[in-house]
Amino acid sequence: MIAEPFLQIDNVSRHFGGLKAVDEVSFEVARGEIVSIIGPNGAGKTTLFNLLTGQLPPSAGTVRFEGRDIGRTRSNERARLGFGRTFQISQTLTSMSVLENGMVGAFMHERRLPAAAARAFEALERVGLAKRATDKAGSLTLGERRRLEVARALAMKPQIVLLDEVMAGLNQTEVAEIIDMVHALNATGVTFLVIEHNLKVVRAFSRRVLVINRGRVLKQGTAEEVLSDPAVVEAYVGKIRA
Ligand SMILES: Nc1ncnc2c1ncn2[C@@H]1O[C@H](COP(=O)(O)OP(=O)(O)OP(=O)(O)O)[C@@H](O)[C@H]1O
Repeated sequence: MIAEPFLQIDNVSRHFGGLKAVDEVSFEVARGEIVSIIGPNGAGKTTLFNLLTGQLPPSAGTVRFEGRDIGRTRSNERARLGFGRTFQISQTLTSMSVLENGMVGAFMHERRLPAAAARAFEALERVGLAKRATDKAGSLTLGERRRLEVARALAMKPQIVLLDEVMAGLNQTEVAEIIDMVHALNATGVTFLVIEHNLKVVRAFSRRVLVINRGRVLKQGTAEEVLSDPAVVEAYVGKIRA
């Protein structure tokens, strides 16, 4: 029996005027995977996320989710289908409580207040923030805020969560906590697609890594294969060392 296709990206492009921010990108994500995307600044990673979540329409190509072409559906419809995401720039609403932040995600599926609160609380438990539910989100540490953003995505009951540089600015302890959290969530069936600059994290997360450079897929493979490729080192790792 052929495994059910999960997320399939075929020759997807997005142009801004003459700039090919994403240029004929193709790859697949299987259900249950954690796939990392690496690449230099400006390579097109966030634009690719925006194409997957429907924040941007593609200039060309197809995005299929569970066999269905979703390339032209809007972002709220994709959220309903099962796409959750976090953003590179924190979207935490600091004057609201931690629980209320979670409820922003829960309202995607649930209009009744008590049910949305229950769903948000369950998501907070899954990221280890239930004890902080009534605190103002502005009182959280950066690491806790990142976990709250994941909780908000989880409250939408996603099948796949896209993490955009969730480790940026975190200390080693916080990074380790988020690695454990992602592995625990993955064990419960959540698929992850992760933009990540920290190569230790990439190694910890992913069996499969996609390298994007100048809008194109430079290489895909295991972390070992990808990170030992001279072309990848030239395009990416060298720039980090520099
Ligand atoms: N809305 C837009 N209009 C015009 N150009 C854009 C737009 N969004 C992104 N770009 C350009 O597209 C290219 C890819 O940007 P993108 O943010 O996707 O890169 P990235 O790999 O996520 O980079 P970083 O690691 O710095 O976040 C860049 O040259 C960027 O300036």
